[in-house]
Amino acid sequence: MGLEVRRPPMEAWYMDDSAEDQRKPHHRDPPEYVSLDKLAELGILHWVLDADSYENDPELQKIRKERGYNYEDFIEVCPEKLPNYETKIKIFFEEHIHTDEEIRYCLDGSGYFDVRDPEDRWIRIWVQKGDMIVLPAGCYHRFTLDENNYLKAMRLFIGEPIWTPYNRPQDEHPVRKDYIDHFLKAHKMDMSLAV
Ligand SMILES: CSCCC(=O)/C(O)=C/O
Ligand SMILES: [Fe+2]
Repeated sequence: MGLEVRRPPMEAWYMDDSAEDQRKPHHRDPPEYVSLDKLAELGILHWVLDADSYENDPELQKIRKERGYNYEDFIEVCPEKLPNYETKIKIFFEEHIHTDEEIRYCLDGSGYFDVRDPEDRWIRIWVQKGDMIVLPAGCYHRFTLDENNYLKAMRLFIGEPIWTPYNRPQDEHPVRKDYIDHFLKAHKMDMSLAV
């Protein structure tokens, strides 16, 4: 059997502070990449799957069974396919949390999920065809298309979906407090010990 050829792992990097078009990469100079391990410390999960066989993919079925993702629908983010596109794209790019995981499987196109690190810096995660990503409940984030201007995703959920975004500040929201306790407190304690 030949060697399996998979594309490089999903990329993430620290963003610059420029106010340029949100769809540009916004790399720092020089670029500062963020590892998948670092994202895992923030509770962010990721898989690379075969998007062309999503309808009958045992790997996807296994993840869904193990994590209880029994709901699915599809979203195409582009002016022609997304109703109220201009409004929606603004809502997606407002920094927010959800009360549940945000689970997106990119079936085509690409886009950026931005998340905050423990020091409140933006990390930009570039999601492309085949990437499945889970942002934990209570994690501040936002979404934008990149310069390709198109993304098709499967949205997954446990039970009846709740898409409500709670815009920042949500520091007193119980779900935000739980996220800090689970993922950020340990990091902050490590940092204070390191001084
Ligand atoms: C790529 S799906 C649209 C974005 C979205 O649903 C969301 O909640 C962004 O944070
Ligand atoms: Fe969101």
